[in-house]
Amino acid sequence: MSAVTATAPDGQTATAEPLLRVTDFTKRFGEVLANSDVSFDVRPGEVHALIGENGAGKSTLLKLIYGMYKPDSGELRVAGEQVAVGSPTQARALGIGMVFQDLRLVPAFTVTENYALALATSGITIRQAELRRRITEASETYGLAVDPTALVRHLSIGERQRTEILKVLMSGARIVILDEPTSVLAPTEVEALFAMVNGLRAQGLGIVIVTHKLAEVRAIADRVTVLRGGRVVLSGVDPKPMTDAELIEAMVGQTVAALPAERPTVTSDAPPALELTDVSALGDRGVTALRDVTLTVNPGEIVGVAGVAGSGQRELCEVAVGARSVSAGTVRVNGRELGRGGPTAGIAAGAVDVPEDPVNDAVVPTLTVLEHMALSHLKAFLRRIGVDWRRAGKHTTDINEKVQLRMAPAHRRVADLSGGNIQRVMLSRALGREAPLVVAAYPSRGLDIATTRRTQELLLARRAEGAGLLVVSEDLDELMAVADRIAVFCAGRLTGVVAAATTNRQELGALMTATGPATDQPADTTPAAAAASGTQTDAQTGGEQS
Ligand SMILES: Nc1ncnc2c1ncn2[C@@H]1O[C@H](COP(=O)(O)OP(=O)(O)OP(=O)(O)O)[C@@H](O)[C@H]1O
Repeated sequence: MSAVTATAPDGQTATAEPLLRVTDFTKRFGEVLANSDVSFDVRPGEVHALIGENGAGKSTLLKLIYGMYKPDSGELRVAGEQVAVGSPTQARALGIGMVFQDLRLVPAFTVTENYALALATSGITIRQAELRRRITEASETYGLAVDPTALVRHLSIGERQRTEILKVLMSGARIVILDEPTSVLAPTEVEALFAMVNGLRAQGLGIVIVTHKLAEVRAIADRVTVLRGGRVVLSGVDPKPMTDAELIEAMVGQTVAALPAERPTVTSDAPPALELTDVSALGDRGVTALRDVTLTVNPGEIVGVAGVAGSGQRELCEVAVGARSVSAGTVRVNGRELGRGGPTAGIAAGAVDVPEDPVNDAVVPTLTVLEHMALSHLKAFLRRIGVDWRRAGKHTTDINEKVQLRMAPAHRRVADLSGGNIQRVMLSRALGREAPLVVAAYPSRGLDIATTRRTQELLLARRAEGAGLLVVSEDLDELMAVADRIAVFCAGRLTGVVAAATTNRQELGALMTATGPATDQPADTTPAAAAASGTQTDAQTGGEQS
């Protein structure tokens, strides 16, 4: 191999003998050519981004590298040596570590127990006390706050991801593969992750990162490879001089139109789609996760929800659809109080949702796309003895045609689909119906750029039809683009409700980190504070559209 050299970002000269080099990987699943002659390499001290539409073949390539699939043809070299990676255990032994999109931790175990389990699968046994000490030490070295004694089921998604990354680092990885690591993180957590990735790069590790966000590619990647339809269309180029339009065109094969700027006012006699009055609720750990929240979503309105991860967004969404009971206050959907009726009351009142964590909260592992679609609307398809699958099938086809999110075929098991394709099922199910209330947690999570745009169009279309939508997103630009108002949460309190058209990142950031006073009235919603900052409280707008 030629001894080309490259300059690492820290100014050191790194030899370009790649840590990892893939040559002409081809992998077919039945009819689908998931990877076709894919070549890809990772040098020491670089971050190489892998981008492409949903289904482009990114995960397949990563799984081939990590030994989860065997290539039909092609070659893999690690530090110049040709290797056949037959399993993830072998990959780890070769210094390849992978952090999956759907984090592989056992919720019922503590962090230390999970690490012990991972080590045991590699044939290593370490006493728990010693392991705890090592986790604490590594957590300090890498600047990743991980509590070794915490039960994983008590951790937020962001905390779980951090736990996984540290686990991979502790197993001695030299090549770290991050499969859409930012899709679950709040902006501040993304910054923290990137700071850590920069640290790893400076230590000479090779990082592969899959993302759908072009700003992230530009912020973190030294090189980018674009896959389309299983083929490499751009190979290891510097993303910095490229425009978004150029990268999008490479990924999609065409340009993607911007969202229409106009938001016509929708008039409706219907009751508020969602009315939360003085709502408090406990989180999974039994502590108050939502405190005295009063918020209205009107028909024909999109209310965005912003906040640092774990600020009560999950509980807010669950309370709004009846999936979590309140400890105080009332929840009304489309004028009907949910009381203690649970999710059944939410559905009956007209609420549909896109859950925060579809894999854990909504996917039944053995069921197909069709069965998931039918489940959400089961009453409509029930016959005397069983389900009318023909009607359910027609309903699924109709929704597919209406929403045009290119859902996977109806017979596919949802659990086998990629994250982006599972999200399409969740979105089609929620946005394909004429429900008066849509509660969508991170609707564009895991979606490619064209599908994200289509999803945003669908949210606006439901708004135009008179639905009220509560949309949680960690992407402030997305919230400012689609929402009428943005409700900001900090530590379970509503710290302000602002008009999306006139707010900015600074104002939202300040509200996201505002420490609310220990009173029922959130600080930033007092009339004086609102007047000073141009912030409108929900009370001030009277739930009216701004
Ligand atoms: N185990 C499998 N069985 C059958 N088909 C598969 C399997 N894994 C992937 N595919 C198909 O291979 C193609 C590439 O999928 P892959 O998951 O690699 O795409 P991706 O770029 O990672 O997508 P996403 O952005 O949605 O994660 C898709 O058409 C997918 O449906």
